[in-house]
Amino acid sequence: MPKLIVGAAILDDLRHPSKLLVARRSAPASLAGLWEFPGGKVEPGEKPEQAVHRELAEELGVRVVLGDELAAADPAGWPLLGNAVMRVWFTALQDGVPRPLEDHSELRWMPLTEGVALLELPWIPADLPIVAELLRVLGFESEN
Ligand SMILES: Nc1nc2c([nH]c(=O)n2[C@H]2C[C@H](O)[C@@H](COP(=O)(O)OP(=O)(O)OP(=O)(O)O)O2)c(=O)[nH]1
Repeated sequence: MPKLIVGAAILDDLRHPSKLLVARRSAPASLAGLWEFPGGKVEPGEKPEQAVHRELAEELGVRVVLGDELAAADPAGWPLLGNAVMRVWFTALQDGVPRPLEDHSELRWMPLTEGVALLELPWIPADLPIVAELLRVLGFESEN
């Protein structure tokens, strides 16, 4: 079984999104400086949705509401490097102001109308198809 990771696509508004909150990793060295969806590993006995809430509380100090899952071609999730897959949920902030408390050096709200700029950030490479699909399902053109 691949290792299950969860990621949060944090939007300014679930129904009428205009911005996505992205996070720059500070560790480990191999990933430092790359952008990602906040999140992390699902712990034993934990539901993936619970893991999203836990990770966002730990990493950003926020509470969120979950929207739809950003479905991958494989229901197990989006393939990552190594034997891992990631399931991604749209979320919106419910409580708190996101701060890079753990694992991140920077957080940035990116306008969804600027799809090219979003895709041009130095993402963890496995995340690029996820970002492209996110733009597509939300109805934003990336022109790529
Ligand atoms: N959080 C996150 N991890 C990603 C993304 N894309 C991607 O390839 N990964 C990889 C990087 C890591 O190898 C793994 C997630 O591990 P992590 O280090 O964030 O998990 P964690 O917070 O539970 O970490 P820890 O308990 O081991 O410190 O998935 C992404 O967009 N978000």
